Amino acid sequence: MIPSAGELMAQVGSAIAGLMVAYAMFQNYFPHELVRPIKRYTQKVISYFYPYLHITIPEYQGDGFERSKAFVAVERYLNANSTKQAQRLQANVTRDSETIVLTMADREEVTDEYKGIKLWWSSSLSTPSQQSISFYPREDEKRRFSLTFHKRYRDVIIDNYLKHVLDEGKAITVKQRQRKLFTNNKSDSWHGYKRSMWSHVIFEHPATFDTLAMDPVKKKDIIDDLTNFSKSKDYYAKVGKAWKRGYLLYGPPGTGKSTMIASMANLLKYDIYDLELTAVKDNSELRKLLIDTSGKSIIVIEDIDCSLDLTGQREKKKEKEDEDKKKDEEKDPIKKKMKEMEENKTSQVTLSGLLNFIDGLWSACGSERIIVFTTNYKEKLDPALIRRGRMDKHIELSYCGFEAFKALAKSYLDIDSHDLFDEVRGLLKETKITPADVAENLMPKLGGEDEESCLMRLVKALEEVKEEEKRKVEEEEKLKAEKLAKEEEEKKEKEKEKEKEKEKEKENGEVIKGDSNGTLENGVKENGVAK
Ligand SMILES: Nc1ncnc2c1ncn2[C@@H]1O[C@H](COP(=O)(O)OP(=O)(O)OP(=O)(O)O)[C@@H](O)[C@H]1O
Ligand SMILES: [Mg+2]
Repeated sequence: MIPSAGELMAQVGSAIAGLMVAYAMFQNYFPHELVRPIKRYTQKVISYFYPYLHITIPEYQGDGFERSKAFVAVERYLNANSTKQAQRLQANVTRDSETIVLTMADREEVTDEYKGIKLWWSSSLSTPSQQSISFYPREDEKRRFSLTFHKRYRDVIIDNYLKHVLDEGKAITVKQRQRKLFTNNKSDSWHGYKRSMWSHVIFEHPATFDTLAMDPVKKKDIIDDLTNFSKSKDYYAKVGKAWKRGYLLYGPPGTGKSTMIASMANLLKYDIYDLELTAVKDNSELRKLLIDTSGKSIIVIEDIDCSLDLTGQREKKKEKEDEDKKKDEEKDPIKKKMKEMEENKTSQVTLSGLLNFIDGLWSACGSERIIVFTTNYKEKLDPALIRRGRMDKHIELSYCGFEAFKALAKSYLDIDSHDLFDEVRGLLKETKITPADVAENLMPKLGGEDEESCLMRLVKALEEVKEEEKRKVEEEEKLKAEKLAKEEEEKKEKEKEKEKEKEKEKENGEVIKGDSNGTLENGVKENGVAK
């Protein structure tokens, strides 16, 4: 409980009581002009003897539109630590988590203890004036928390305890908040309000690093890298680097690139901004989108090799559409106009715009962000885009190896070993199969298949892939041999031609030689000149 009047009075002693009596007497017997200075002086004396300090944390800060982060952190901290003591609670739906948070009701008090120091937290609500009209529900409720503690602990509380409360509160917020998956809207649907640049759904992807099948050493390296990044705020500040990190995930389709992004978000409890570059009009729009992202987030651009060549893609698409619709458009003026508008919308995002997005000056506003690019063809990307510093870590996700298979068998069938494992190991060495295909074969069919049947299906699939690969190799070799034979044939043909030409030249040479020897008749016949 907040120190009661009795408790306080006992400590402050009769000094305050005396002062109060004296103050009352002054009000009655002293001239009015003297009452105010005496009142001020009395308050000073009272505060000198009053042994407690109060710190207030209001719900809204600045212009009153933004909820104070300190207030939210304290709310979460008290909710987790002290609210159980409170007898009256209030349920709030917070904007960031969209979940219910219970907090102390107005004028409720709870105690806390820090390093043996007793502290009192109370909550209060200020009611707005009756006349005020507001469109914002929050304007009607201005809540605040007050912290009370003994003056002698001032330094410990201000330097250590408050930081402890804020850190714990923030950690609880991160843990509890429902994460979001954002996607960028086309600029013509913004409605002039910046919040609608991104729209979101609750991010509920179940993938984790536990279920991600890949080489365990590589996996541990990535987990360590991510964890290290999330804890390196001070380090990044010390070395003068913006607190962000770039990952390039590359590999064939179905090897787990998107799954890894979901695992990253679940590991770090970050939001995901899935940026569709083809919907971004130009570089300045790209910058606006970046500014509108929050910290603790992963910004993803999937299939970056396809996204970059925007104009090329669109032109190709347009060409096809043009062919199909040309006649219609010529006749219909509305369709013609729509086509013109579509052409004007062509994305103008350039490589340099994207480079600026990643590490230009604007990229430093906001912090704790991971940028992930995925591609099926790393070699197609401009080296400037993926150089270290921009894409700090290049991760290859490849075909399924035995270790990855074991991880899949564990999560899909809950087994660590089986007689068929050796056969699978042998087949995996000889074939290229994606984890997506392995997973598909391992999944028990409806009705409850046992692990043996699932593994057998996988073995069969692997054998088929092996056969298919063998057939392909044979076909390729056959084609190669045919090509070689054809080339050999052509070569021989050419040589024959050459031989013939040589013989011809030889014959000609003999004739000319004969001419120079005076055989006039032959020379005239052959050259057809002296007629
Ligand atoms: N390494 C993996 N571990 C666990 N599951 C995987 C893995 N790779 C693929 N899968 C499974 O296969 C499905 C497809 O994988 P995912 O979408 O992550 O592939 P991708 O590499 O992003 O492919 P694309 O290049 O086509 O986008 C996933 O839903 C997942 O269940
Ligand atoms: Mg993908």
